[in-house]
Amino acid sequence: MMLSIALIWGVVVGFCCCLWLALGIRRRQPGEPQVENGWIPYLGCALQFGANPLEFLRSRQNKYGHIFTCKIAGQYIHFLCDPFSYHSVIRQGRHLDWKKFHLAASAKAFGHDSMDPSHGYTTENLHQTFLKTLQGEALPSLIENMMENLQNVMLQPQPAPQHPKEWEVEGIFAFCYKVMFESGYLTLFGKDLNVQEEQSLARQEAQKALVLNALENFKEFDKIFPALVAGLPIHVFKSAHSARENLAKSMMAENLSKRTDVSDLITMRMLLNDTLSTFNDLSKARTHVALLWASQANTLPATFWALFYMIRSAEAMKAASEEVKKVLESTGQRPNPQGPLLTLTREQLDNLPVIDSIIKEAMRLSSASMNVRIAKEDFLLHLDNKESYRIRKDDVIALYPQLLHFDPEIYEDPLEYKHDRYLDENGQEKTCFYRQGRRLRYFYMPFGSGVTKCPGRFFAVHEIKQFLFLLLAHFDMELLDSQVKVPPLDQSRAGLGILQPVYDVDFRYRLKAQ
Ligand code: HEM
Repeated sequence: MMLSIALIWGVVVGFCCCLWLALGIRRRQPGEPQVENGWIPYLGCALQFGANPLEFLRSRQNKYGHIFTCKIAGQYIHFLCDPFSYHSVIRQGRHLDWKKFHLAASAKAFGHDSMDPSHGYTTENLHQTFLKTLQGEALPSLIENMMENLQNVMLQPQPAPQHPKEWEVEGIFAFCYKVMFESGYLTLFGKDLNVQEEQSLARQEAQKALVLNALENFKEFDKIFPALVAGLPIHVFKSAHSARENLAKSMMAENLSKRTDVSDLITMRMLLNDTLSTFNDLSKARTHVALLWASQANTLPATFWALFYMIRSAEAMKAASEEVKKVLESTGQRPNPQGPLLTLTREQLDNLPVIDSIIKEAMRLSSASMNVRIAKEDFLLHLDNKESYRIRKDDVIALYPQLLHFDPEIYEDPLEYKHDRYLDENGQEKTCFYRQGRRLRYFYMPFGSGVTKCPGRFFAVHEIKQFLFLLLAHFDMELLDSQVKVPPLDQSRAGLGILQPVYDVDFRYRLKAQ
């Protein structure tokens, strides 16, 4: 009898444990942030969060305060919403791991072997590679090549002298995508050697076809990127899978070695793949696809928003055109599609405060990145208001800077585009922003934060500046519908960076009369 009661009791306890595990519900322990488990087993709050992350987080912030925990797709995420406490996560190197999440997400999405040295496939310090090849001394040659590529792409086919072209109508996103993808691709991955040697029209066309092919494959793959990050296997998406593999094949060493003007980034990564890793050839090529994605996926929509908002605002167009004119006059250059290419040094690019503010404001309005760290052990997280919270090992801590970018206490009328928002009273870059009378250290974060801050951010801003500068120098442009509404942000990519517009907006452009 005793044995059977114990058996029944054991079965009941076992069943409850299984149910608990299946539902995966967490009980808040003393000292931990408030928890929201959601109602759906495993998914938790994922659907509500996914529908509109900003609204979801704002409502929880109002309910729980500076920090709270949500279960999202099986993972407990602590959202820290107080910008004055951001530094406790950004500077918290000892207890928080920043590599694990990033490297695992990259391997999952791009299909390469793990780049985490602790897994034994490579000893490369990727972070160092990025800093060495995208910043400092590596930057001027990237900028120079980009400037040349942008002009070659934008100004082809060359019109007859003295005959400005007719108006050309196109979607702004389609235009930015085409011009920036091709120019950025050539800048990182170089040009076909034969085009340099022969300069024949046929070779140039073959090169163009190759890049356009890469663009189509990129677009197809990028469409399903959010699903891959959410954990779905790529095999579910047949055409995106083959698009990714086509890109990888085009980036095998045997193909890249036939190219010239390959960037330091790709050259060094090829060398380190060969000397420090045990990756096979396809895995090596897939690491280059990951870099193509990192270099384009945010830049393309950011360029769209910068151009769209600039054309839509008469004051922004006027101020930016004057800035361009001033630089051209002071450097003695005259835009002429048949003449020598325009040049801009790094210093000149750094000294375009109006265009800089135009880009920053566009990114403030369209960025929705999520900064993620994983707890290496149980520890106490100290907030700015002197409160402390217990964090469990393996939990995720996330910052969601869109909360900051749309905070009316930091940015007056946060939904409004103000092209000069980042200019001070002297027309120079504004760096002082306040909340409740206190100066903020973190007020603009489309490039992430701390050690995971985008290593390509300087190049990214420079290339968008070059793009706007060249458009303003060479083209007249206007919206087809001057009253057009701002297209909504595509929320399916929330958390991944700059959001795309849900639909494109048409503009028209033509070469300026000489
Ligand atoms: C407007 C354009 C861009 C935006 C908004 C952007 C934003 C970001 C963000 C938010 C991250 C993740 C940071 C984090 O997790 O905290 C990131 C990572 C990265 N970005 Fe960018 N990025 C842009 C352009 C570029 C360009 C042009 C390149 C290279 C040419 C680049 C290279 C990278 C790389 C390599 C990483 C991964 C860094 C690592 O894991 O250590 N990005 N970027």
